[in-house]
Amino acid sequence: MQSDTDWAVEAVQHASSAPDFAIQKLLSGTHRKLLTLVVINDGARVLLGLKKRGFGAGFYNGFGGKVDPGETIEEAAQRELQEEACITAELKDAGVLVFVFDDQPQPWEVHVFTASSYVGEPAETDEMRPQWFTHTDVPFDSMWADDLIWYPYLLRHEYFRGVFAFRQTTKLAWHTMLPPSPDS
Ligand SMILES: Nc1ncnc2c1[nH]c(=O)n2[C@H]1C[C@H](O)[C@@H](COP(=O)(O)OP(=O)(O)OP(=O)(O)O)O1
Repeated sequence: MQSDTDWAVEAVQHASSAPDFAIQKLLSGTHRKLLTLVVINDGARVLLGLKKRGFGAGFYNGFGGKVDPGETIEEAAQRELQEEACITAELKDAGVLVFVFDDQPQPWEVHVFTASSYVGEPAETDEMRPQWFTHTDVPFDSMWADDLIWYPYLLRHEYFRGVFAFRQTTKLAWHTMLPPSPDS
């Protein structure tokens, strides 16, 4: 799978309320940092992990990280799921999130996957402490601010694409959600 998010550029160009930094950074064509995120969803509960160190420490999130050189996005998602939660799963594309920051030059492109089942037993690792949450009890107060916006799509099994502008790395300043592309 290749990264293909020109829709994000169009989305900020057509949104009159998009912050200038988001428009400029997405239009500049700067190479995007590719990341993955996997949320196991058994139909009633999601498996999240409490991030123990590094970027986003203290937040609950799915399992994922940066795509390494030479890896496909799905290979990276599988590797991070194994490294962070000690499981493997048949992954399904769930959506794409583009993050643009006023204080970082490079936009991020996060490819989100779900799986309804998995192989192995979720276990705590150096990076994450896995925990199940029912769909009605997802701990949004202890998650990234954008999660509250796109989790409903994920829980409805509805493919999503979103662009999120952050100030000072973590403060959500603006967002837009787009309809699925015709081929998704
Ligand atoms: N805003 C927001 N919402 C939801 N999810 C995320 C964000 N920002 C994020 O970074 N993420 C996700 C995307 C990734 O799954 C992780 C961050 O990956 P990170 O731990 O930095 O990547 P690793 O490759 O594991 O890093 P190292 O620890 O190996 O350096 O959070």
